[in-house]
Amino acid sequence: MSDSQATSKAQSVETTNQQSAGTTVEGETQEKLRDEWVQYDFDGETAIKTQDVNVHYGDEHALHDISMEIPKNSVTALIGPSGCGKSTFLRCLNRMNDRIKAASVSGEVEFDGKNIYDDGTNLVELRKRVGQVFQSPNPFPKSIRENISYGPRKHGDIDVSLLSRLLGRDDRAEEEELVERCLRQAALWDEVNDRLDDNALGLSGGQQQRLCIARALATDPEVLLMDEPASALDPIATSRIEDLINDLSDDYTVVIVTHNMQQAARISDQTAVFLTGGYLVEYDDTDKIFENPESQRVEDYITGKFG
Ligand SMILES: Nc1ncnc2c1ncn2[C@@H]1O[C@H](COP(=O)(O)OP(=O)(O)OP(=O)(O)O)[C@@H](O)[C@H]1O
Repeated sequence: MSDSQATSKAQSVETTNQQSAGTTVEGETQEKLRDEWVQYDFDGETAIKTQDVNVHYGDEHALHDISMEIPKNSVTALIGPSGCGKSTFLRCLNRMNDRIKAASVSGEVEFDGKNIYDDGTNLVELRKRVGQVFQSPNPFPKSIRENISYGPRKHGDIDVSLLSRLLGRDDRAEEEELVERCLRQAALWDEVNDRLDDNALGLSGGQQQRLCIARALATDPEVLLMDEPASALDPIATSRIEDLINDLSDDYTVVIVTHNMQQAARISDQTAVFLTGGYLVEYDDTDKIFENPESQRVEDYITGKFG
């Protein structure tokens, strides 16, 4: 540990001791320490950069000044106790909070050189490039094939309409290629290639979740946001999803919310720790966060003293 790290750590212990003793902690010191602890230096390119993101739900201030850079083609885990704002932050990254009436967002989220909160952002295009996988598998009640091709068909990237078929210029071959590629990427092809026309709801929970990942890949995203994608799955299905996330990070930027700290430690390259009240408290290489965090509160959280 460097001298400055040791000093920071000692200061944080003092801060926590003061808090537990009930004395007022000088906000400025806390802010300064947090600013240092969330500064994450990494090699390589940035996929998404947030600057002073704040979210309110009505009167509730759910996220405070979140500024972080998410490295490209890697896995970033967001961890923290229930209600600290992890899902809220994830939803900021492709403007899914826009769908929540009570939510208001300020600050900037830079993706591909532009603030996605600028007027005129094409939300359909944004969400194609920054895809999302939800907590519970939610395939469409359609065939496995249609689950993959639905998005590209809807966006007009694939035309399999009756008219184009009659005119002999439909994209059926492209559709077949797309379905196979996405199912292979999601490590599902071998299990379903002989029943692509079966209803997706007949698949197991783990298979359904891999299908949802395949569906998210079909629009050719650069970033995949995952909100506890394995929390509804058994250990074997979870382990397959974790392996898959690992493989995907060669080509995609993955940002994952997880309650499972072992999972974050296993699959992520960097970890951001949010704590109660909607603050980002520390952000660093995953090994550093789990082995030697700067913040005493983060250490307490990771070692199970609260949360
Ligand atoms: N749609 C919503 N409307 C109103 N308040 C909300 C909404 N979604 C979240 N909140 C509030 O925002 C705060 C952060 O919630 P959020 O779901 O982002 O936390 P979280 O860390 O993801 O929690 P969990 O781990 O339990 O999923 C909470 O106090 C929550 O009640």
